[in-house]
Amino acid sequence: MSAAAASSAISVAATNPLKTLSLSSRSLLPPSISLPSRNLNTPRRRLILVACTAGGDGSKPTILVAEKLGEAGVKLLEGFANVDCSYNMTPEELNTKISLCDALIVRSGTKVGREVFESSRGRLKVVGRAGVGIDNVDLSAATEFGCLVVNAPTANTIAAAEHGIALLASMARNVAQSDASVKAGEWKRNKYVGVSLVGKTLAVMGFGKVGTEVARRAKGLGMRVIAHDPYAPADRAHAIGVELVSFDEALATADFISLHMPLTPATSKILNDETFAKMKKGVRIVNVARGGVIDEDALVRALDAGIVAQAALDVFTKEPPAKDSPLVQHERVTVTPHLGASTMEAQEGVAIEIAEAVVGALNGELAATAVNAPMVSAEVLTELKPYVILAEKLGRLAVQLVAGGSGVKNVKVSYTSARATDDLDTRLLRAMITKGIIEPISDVYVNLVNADFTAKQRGLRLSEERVLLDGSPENPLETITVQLGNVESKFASSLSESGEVKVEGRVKDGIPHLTKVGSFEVDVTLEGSIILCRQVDQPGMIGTVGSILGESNVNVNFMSVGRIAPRKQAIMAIGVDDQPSKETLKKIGEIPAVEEFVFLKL
Ligand SMILES: NC(=O)c1ccc[n+]([C@@H]2O[C@H](COP(=O)([O-])OP(=O)(O)OC[C@H]3O[C@@H](n4cnc5c(N)ncnc54)[C@H](O)[C@@H]3O)[C@@H](O)[C@H]2O)c1
Ligand SMILES: O=C(O)[C@H](O)COP(=O)(O)O
Repeated sequence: MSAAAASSAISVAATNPLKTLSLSSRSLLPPSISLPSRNLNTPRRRLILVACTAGGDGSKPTILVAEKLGEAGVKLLEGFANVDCSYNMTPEELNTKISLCDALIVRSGTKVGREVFESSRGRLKVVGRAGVGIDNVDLSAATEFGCLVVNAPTANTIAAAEHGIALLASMARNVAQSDASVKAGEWKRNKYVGVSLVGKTLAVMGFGKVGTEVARRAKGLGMRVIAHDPYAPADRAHAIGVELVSFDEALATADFISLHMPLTPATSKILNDETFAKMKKGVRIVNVARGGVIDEDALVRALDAGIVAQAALDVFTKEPPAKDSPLVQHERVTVTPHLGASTMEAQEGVAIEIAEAVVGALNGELAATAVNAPMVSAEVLTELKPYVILAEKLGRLAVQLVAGGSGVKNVKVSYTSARATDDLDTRLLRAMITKGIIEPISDVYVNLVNADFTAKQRGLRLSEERVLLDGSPENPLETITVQLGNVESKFASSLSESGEVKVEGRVKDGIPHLTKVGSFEVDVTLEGSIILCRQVDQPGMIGTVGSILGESNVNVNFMSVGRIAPRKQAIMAIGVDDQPSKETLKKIGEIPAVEEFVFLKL
């Protein structure tokens, strides 16, 4: 539909609540999961994990370990399987061996691409990543080939935090540079005068597992620690004497910046020319997260311009980086070859964590650290599919509306349905809402297997409520509402009267729609991306916004206006196929009647 042809659609909620039932937030997943079908007389269908029991013919499974794994982990594997530890294989050697293996264990140095799954010809059932990041594993190929991917997300946290602190201190005192100088026969005491850490402000960017441990340690060194993490609970920060601040405040006040956020579309090159320009002159930067969060060329410019005094980097956009990389070769840059997790202790911990996960998965058990999707019975999935998509997209929308507050912690989900409570299992929906909320803000992969575990780990409390409706139980659900409590919003109109970020959706003709934002009723398909605008309700607004988007060749797929009363305030929801440029969004914001707006990716 063209923007000009879009017409205002004011939707009316069609709910008729009879009874409200509260479902308590459930515990971690039970050992076997079932979803009831509509007819209670039909047998319950089991959810089957992608991985299935290996060596079903009585033979031992074979596990290929492609990178150095701690001894304790190898021993654990040997008690269960034939273990082939072949380090430093070429891609061709890996592809050849893999057809004889049921499981593969790697760290970050082995690329597990599509060709590995193709070469395995269906035998490979589990890939274990002995560490956190799974950037080196092609997850969609793994899922397509029915291979479960598991990781070890917690055992190297302390090691990474300690490496961050090691880089911070050695950078401040020029340890690496002066070491090289003495070994080259020099003795330049004046050249390598450092800076002190005590009393300096450290900004921890990303207050998750590693960031929190870095903050604790930096406090012990007498630093003032602030943190930026829009999704972290303020009380967790306060408990260790850390103040959560905005991104700009962190940049403007920090003497040292330490990066601990995941690499996501939102954090990619988050340190760039524009953000370096906002920093205090002489700032020092540490990165033990992922190389891609820094625009490396911009960092070289900022070093040369004297904005950044020094940097200490463990991770790079491309690993290993080019030998002649101007960043690596820069005199004021200290580098290590992705050593964050490389302590004896962490590697033993990671090895045990991954060995247990791989053995469990080969035994057909549910893996709490599974990172790709499990299989669900086709019948149940077919019926729930549009609701599953709706659930994830509502979670994604809600979290993108958050601008701070006391962190994303309390999530309330309401389902309205004419189906009896025991005829609708909401576990898959809840998992998808959790996935929608967590994935845009982390590098954690959430699915039915690990959703409750991941939510609990992150301190996310999700409560569910069922509202029973009159009428025919033909559809499994009428509406899903997601509310995030105790948060501030980028788009004030998305707040309900009681102050929660609130979005509601329903499935129409098999397609998920957004039907309510805060207390405004709208109607827009949840496809592509969405622009939400609050404006003074007046003629011509749809045309004005439509033409700005049209001029920029942005295709509008849906537009809808919800308003309080004619000529007062209205919310316009515009579904767009393409991402509008910054300039286009700026033009929309400059329309005099537009009071606030936000662009959200689905
Ligand atoms: N160098 C190494 O060897 C090594 C070792 C372990 C972890 N890591 C990396 O360190 C990073 C952190 O790991 P973790 O285990 O602490 O992860 P985590 O998920 O526990 O923490 C990440 C935090 O970043 C926050 N965040 C997300 N988007 C943000 C944004 N735009 N701005 C600010 N904060 C944001 C999240 O809310 C979360 O609190 C990851 O990238 C991980 O891959 C590297
Ligand atoms: O993602 C991780 O766990 C760290 O970056 C460590 O990677 P490594 O196991 O290759 O050291």
